[in-house]
Amino acid sequence: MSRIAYFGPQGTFTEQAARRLAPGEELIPAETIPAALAAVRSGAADAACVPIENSVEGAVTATLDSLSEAEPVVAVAEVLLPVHFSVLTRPGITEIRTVASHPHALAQVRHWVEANLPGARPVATSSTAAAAVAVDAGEFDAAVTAPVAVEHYPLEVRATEVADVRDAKTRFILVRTPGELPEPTGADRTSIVAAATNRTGALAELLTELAVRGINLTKLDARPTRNNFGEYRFFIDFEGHVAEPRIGDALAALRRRCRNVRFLGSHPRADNGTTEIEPGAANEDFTDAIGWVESVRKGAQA
Ligand SMILES: O=C(O)C(=O)Cc1ccccc1
Repeated sequence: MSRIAYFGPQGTFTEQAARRLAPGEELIPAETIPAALAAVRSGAADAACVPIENSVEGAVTATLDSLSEAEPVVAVAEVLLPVHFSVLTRPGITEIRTVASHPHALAQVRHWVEANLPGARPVATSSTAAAAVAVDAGEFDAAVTAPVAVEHYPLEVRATEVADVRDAKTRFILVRTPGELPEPTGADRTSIVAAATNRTGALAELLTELAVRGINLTKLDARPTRNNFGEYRFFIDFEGHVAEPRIGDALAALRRRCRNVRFLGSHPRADNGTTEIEPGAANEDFTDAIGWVESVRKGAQA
């Protein structure tokens, strides 16, 4: 059985994602996202499940930052989960003065809290389930959690299906140390983090390398390198798999152009997206073109 570290404690959305991505495996809760990834890097876990992107709040920056630091790890699978929340309180409590949760959850229930718990002060906790633990311990009055959290903590359900934006989704990834890659499926996602050189047009040039090869971006985030003010790393997701000639060609170009590129994985997409390929940008076009250059070099044709 594999050991899967996940961003816990028990009852987080990430635990649900880990159950979907690694059914039947041993799940090990980690208190923070960096701790879940550190467990993979140290070998304490075979894989880690962490949230990466939310349809309302955008990137999970703790995940991006930890992916770009320390030893390389790669995403090998992903799952999209619908996100709506339950509001849990200690049994019998009447006045709610504090509402605790993960910042992504608080941001997604802001209007509901204003309308239904007027005057309640939002308090950030490390995860939604950590908020339930804190409410149980008497530190705060209400927790905004995953629906499943009530099965783990002795709290009362005050409201369910809470969400300011309907149909919100979060994408979670399963991460391993670099090794064999998942097979290409024709509907894959590749992720990289690149440090562009610090000069005019560097980001535009980097994106142009993808655009001219007809590669569709699915996400772009900038995070500060933390070393020099104004210096950023770009986290870029795009359609396709590194095993494909057109994607390999683009990655080789980025490697030439950037100060640093880290490959963060190629794996099947969970959003049912299809990969649109521009005319002239199909894999056969790339292999054909390379073959033609080879024959020109050999003097076989002009
Ligand atoms: O705190 C959790 O339960 C998580 O798994 C992170 C999270 C928080 C809010 C929405 C989706 C995921």
